[in-house]
Amino acid sequence: MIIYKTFSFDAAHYLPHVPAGHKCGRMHGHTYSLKVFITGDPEPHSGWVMDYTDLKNGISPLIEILDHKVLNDIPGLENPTSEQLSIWLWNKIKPVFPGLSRIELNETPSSGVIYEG
Ligand SMILES: Nc1nc2c(c(=O)[nH]1)N=C([C@H](O)[C@H](O)COP(=O)(O)OP(=O)(O)OP(=O)(O)O)CN2
Ligand SMILES: [Zn+2]
Repeated sequence: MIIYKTFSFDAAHYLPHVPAGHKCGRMHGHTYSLKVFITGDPEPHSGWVMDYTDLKNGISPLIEILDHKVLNDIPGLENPTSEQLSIWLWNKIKPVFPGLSRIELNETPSSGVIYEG
């Protein structure tokens, strides 16, 4: 079974490696949406894979690192494409939640990445 929780954060970025004149080379912002998926079996007594609240409490410190920040300033996010940000998130989340099986990160309502490690 797969459970998930959705998070949101606002952040600014620019993409330093795009061709000259590309709109994403200029500083701009997004309201990112992050969905974190955990795979496991429901425990017989609790009936849940894990408590959504524990998932929220574990992920929230990461959201704090990103929220209302310039992503390029954060170590490891010097080239903050959605792809690189999803890898960065995966590497932070997986040690805390080994059941992590998927990340969905939306940069805009129509653009996003799915990462499964
Ligand atoms: N593969 C990727 N392509 C692009 C990324 C990325 O991270 N990975 N990022 C960008 C820019 O950050 C840009 O801000 C987002 O681009 P886009 O989806 O084109 O945004 P728009 O709001 O202009 O698109 P709409 O179609 O109007 O929603 C670019 N490419
Ligand atoms: Zn962007």
